[in-house]
Amino acid sequence: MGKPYTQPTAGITGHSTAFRTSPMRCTPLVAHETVGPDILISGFLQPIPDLTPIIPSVNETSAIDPTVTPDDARILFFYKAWDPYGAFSNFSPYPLHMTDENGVYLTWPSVEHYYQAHKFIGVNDPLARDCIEKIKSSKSPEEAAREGRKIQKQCPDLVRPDWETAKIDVMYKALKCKFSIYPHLNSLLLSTAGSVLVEASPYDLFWGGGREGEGLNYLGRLLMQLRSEFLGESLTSSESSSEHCNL
Ligand SMILES: Nc1c(N[C@@H]2O[C@H](COP(=O)(O)O)[C@@H](O)[C@H]2O)[nH]c(=O)[nH]c1=O
Repeated sequence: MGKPYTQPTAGITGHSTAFRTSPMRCTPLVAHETVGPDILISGFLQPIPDLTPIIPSVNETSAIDPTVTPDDARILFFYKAWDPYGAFSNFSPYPLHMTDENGVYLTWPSVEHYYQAHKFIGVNDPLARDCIEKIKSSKSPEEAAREGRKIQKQCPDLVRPDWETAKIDVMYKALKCKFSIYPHLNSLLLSTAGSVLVEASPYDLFWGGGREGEGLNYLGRLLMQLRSEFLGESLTSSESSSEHCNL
């Protein structure tokens, strides 16, 4: 059994966009100053999309799909690819075969490659296209993450302007593909029904749960959302899995 998990709230604390600077002008979207013991925040805070975790209960799960054996732990933490449930990590090496927005068939070595490259997709600049290729051909998810983060930091003008609002959808598409084309990953995800999934990243307070559950855990939330969708589909569909995704 894991420790009780407090659902993250969509507050200011830990939200990675709160102090984002505008890539073009490098002026802060949000300013903060310390006034005595308080922090005064002014400016426009981007709304956090509503993504309530959908956690089917053990009973619901068995009713929807009797073949699923729900895990008895209430919280399942995952982080490094080699840990138990490490297959849920974006750094686990499962290639994605997907068509892009122009219908071109592409293979990405991992979710992390896809996610990092999509920071620069749609930007009309040959440099952005080079960055995408560089990330796509990175030898490991770690290298892809390093590259993507480095370019984002050093050349913010190359990041697509809608990235902060688009990134959840980008991640959702990649995860949907990953858990659709690998039947054993789909089964693993379904086997956790009834448990809360948390990416145990101590540093990433957007995708991860943080050290004390203070992170927003968007990766865990997306996985739980997908799990519910797959459980629902398993009732209505007899379709076999495909080896690539048209998203
Ligand atoms: N699993 C895992 C990490 N977490 C992943 O990092 C990504 C967020 O990247 P960014 O938006 O650029 O900060 C996202 O895929 C999140 O799940 N980070 C790591 O350095 N090592 C790791 O093993």
